[in-house]
Amino acid sequence: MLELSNISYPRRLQSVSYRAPAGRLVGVIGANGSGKSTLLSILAGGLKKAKGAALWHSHDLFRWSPSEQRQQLAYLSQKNEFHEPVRVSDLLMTSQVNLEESSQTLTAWRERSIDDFHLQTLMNRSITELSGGEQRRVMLACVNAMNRPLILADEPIASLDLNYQLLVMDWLKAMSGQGKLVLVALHDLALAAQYCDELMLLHEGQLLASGEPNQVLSDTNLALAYKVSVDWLCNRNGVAMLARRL
Ligand SMILES: Nc1ncnc2c1ncn2[C@@H]1O[C@H](COP(=O)(O)OP(=O)(O)OP(=O)(O)O)[C@@H](O)[C@H]1O
Repeated sequence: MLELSNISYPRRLQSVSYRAPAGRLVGVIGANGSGKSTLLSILAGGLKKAKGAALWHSHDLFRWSPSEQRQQLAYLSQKNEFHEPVRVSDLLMTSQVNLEESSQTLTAWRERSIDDFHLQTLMNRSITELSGGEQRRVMLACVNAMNRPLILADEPIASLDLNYQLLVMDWLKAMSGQGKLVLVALHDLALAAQYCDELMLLHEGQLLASGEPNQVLSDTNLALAYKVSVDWLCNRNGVAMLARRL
């Protein structure tokens, strides 16, 4: 169980409270600048001026040592920032540093990640020479190779083609199905509606609405948060939306 109480950050996030049990896929949605990355970064320990309380299975996230954090949490930041020409295979190894697992287990997790994200042909390439979407797949494979119970993914599909967007959403769903709690920031509201168990809708740094997608994605909330009106198209293959600006 993740329990957030009055999470705030000066001028960026105001008093966000939320509870989510393990085994859920929670979409964090909202317009540009609404606070999605700020919230995920706070939970990942990246913004130390944050106030409030964040408990993961009753342990205080804000007091975790780096080593405690490593055992619990995998974080995918919004941006790929690579300046050194590191080999993809080395990046995957580095993602597992200080995990308290046997080397056999870690090897199995890396091999599975290479398969899951189709990295076979990229393993000996330098990360700085890959396309934005290829870099993203490598970062996602690193998160997968860590295999932690809490996953924070900030816009994992933003730079991916349609096939890989669906692959990543399927993967996130599978992770929650394995009992992990996944918080994922998304701009694609149709995929959010289709895949997520719950949504947190942020608006101007505040939690405007939360709960099941069909409740959160109401006409009123979408008009306020995104200034759009939406027609939903749903069939057994998925969800699509037609949006127009108000
Ligand atoms: N490094 C920073 N210094 C100061 N303000 C920041 C910084 N990063 C973000 N902000 C501000 O904090 C607010 C929330 O930003 P945040 O990045 O969390 O939004 P977001 O919902 O993730 O947006 P987007 O969809 O554009 O990625 C915005 O008003 C933004 O301008």
